[in-house]
Amino acid sequence: MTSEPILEISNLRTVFRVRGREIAAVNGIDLVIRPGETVALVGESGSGKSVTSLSVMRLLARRIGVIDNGSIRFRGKDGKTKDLVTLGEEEMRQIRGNDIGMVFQEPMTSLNPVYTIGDQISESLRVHRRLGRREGVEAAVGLLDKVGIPDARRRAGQYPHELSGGMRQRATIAMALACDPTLLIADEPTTALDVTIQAQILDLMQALQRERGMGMLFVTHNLGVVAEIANRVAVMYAGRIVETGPVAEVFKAPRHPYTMGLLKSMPRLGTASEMKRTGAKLPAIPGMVPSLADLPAGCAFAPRCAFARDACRQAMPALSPVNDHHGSRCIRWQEISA
Ligand SMILES: Nc1ncnc2c1ncn2[C@@H]1O[C@H](COP(=O)(O)OP(=O)(O)OP(=O)(O)O)[C@@H](O)[C@H]1O
Ligand code: NI
Repeated sequence: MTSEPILEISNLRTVFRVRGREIAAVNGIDLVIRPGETVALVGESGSGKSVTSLSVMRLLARRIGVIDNGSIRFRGKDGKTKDLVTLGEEEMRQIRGNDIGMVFQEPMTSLNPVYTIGDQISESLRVHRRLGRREGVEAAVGLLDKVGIPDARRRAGQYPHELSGGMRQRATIAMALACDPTLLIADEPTTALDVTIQAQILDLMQALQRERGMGMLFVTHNLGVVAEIANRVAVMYAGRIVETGPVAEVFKAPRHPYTMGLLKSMPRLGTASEMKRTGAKLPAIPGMVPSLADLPAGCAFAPRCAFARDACRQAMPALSPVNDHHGSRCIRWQEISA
């Protein structure tokens, strides 16, 4: 792909001040998303996935969380590229919901319980696209229909609590897409839904993304979801990207012991019932995720890593190029094969 990136994160560092101490939840990450491309961020809980997406949207809790280094170059609908790190809050408000759509795990974080679904979508269209009231409502009904909500006109007149979880998530997707964003950020959008609904929502997001050529940053801890939806994957551990590359390649031939461990602990299709029958457990990665306030010297994964050598405990390995589009932060990547 040669098209210019929609999003280009360089050396991003986001810190939290907790009880007078500074911890880096995101510690120097690089990430590029091009039009029509889905990049998945994966990693165990606390690895910095959500902080990365919140940094892009500049929705970090004021004063506690701050971006303290790097740049986030974003190309909006006007074709201009801006650094979101230094953008003023007013301009940022224009970008959120207009140039960047957002979908979160819990639809109620994006929906307001006291307004009807239709009013909320049309409100966003009126603010960002200057549509009149009637046009806004018509467009909202069209969008609800588009995201597969049956009887869209009647649903538009309902309040969020009158919809099921899956329907509510469809409504937030409609809202996120209302202004035709160039980038969609989805943070665990299907995690709260049951498996059948989850598959439907993923299909929907994929279809809409293809149709509109948006870039998508998809945060999940579910590697099955990554395989389903993403072109490229970035594996995070303790605030850093430890491996990145095309999904098919990384899943087939991981070059970082952490990625390998994640893949081994992943339930595969059909194995769940088999495991139930045999009583077998998934192999989890031994050891615990380190506390960010107390990271070991060198590679943060070394204490849990079967491949670790003394050198790993001395300096943080750089991202080695496995090839042009695949990188691993492991000094022994050449010896690693799943
Ligand atoms: N509001 C906050 N105050 C202090 N520290 C925070 C705050 N939010 C996040 N952190 C720190 O940032 C780290 C990364 O959090 P983040 O939410 O990005 O993890 P995640 O990868 O999204 O995990 P999960 O899979 O559980 O959603 C946390 O482990 C925590 O140390
Ligand atoms: Ni998260």
